[in-house]
Amino acid sequence: MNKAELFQQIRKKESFLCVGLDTDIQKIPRNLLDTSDAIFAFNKEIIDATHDLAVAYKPNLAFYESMGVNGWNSLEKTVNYIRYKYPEIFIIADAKRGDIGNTSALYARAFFDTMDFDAVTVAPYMGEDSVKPFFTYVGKWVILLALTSNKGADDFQYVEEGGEKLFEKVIKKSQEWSNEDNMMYVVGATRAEMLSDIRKIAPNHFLLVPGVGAQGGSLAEVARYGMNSECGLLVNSSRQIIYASTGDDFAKKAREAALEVQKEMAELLKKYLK
Ligand SMILES: O=c1ccn([C@@H]2O[C@H](COP(=O)(O)O)[C@@H](O)[C@H]2O)c(=O)[nH]1
Repeated sequence: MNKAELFQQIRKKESFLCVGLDTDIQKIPRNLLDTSDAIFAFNKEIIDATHDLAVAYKPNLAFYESMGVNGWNSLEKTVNYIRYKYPEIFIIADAKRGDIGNTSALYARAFFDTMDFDAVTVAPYMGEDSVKPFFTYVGKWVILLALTSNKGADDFQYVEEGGEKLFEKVIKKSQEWSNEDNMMYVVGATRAEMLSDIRKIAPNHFLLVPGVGAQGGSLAEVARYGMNSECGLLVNSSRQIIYASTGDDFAKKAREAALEVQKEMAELLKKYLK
């Protein structure tokens, strides 16, 4: 999916919501545990209940890898289900990969070829040769970790050298490797105060913004400081939506939670998109 197509979906759905599929076997309703693939059964119901309100889904790989081979199967079935049933939806592997070049090339193959993700999150710490292999897949996206939502972001990401913070260096340097047509940045919603500065150095890139909902980030602040003329934002919410209820009504409650976010997003798009 290209940038224009993504923006078209945002306009059509009046939403820039990414639903995080952080599916934890210990948190899903007990009755699903009788099915042959409880993780997939849960995801399928969540997806069916929210697909018209979201423009993206983001399975976080930890939740699947922790289940071994069964988790990988559930993940693959989830991706294939979205592709088949809702092909307009952008699918992000939140995998935070990156290694020496030949290894990164195989990570890229895993997510873009073996599995049909649109995008993968990549840690930029190992530099250019660790990121470049991900750019060789036409129509696929790299989402570089820039300024993360967790407290530990303070440990390294704000370290300054020559008047430049490390996360700013990541954003500037990576623009020598590729451009806004296949590269996004992760910026935590809990760091919304930095979005104006980030927009000065990356005015046109899409940003993947986790941290609203359970982590307490403000959607209104994110839109105020981070939205550009093509929206430029994919705001993720995982736990607040998928675990809105732990009972049999989980899909209905997830829809209600997603609808609340989508309605706010529709207002924000009206306010900031001319
Ligand atoms: O800086 C980051 C990068 C990634 N994440 C991931 O996003 C979701 C957030 O889940 P919530 O339940 O909505 O808090 C989760 O998969 C994180 O690993 C992030 O939170 N911050």
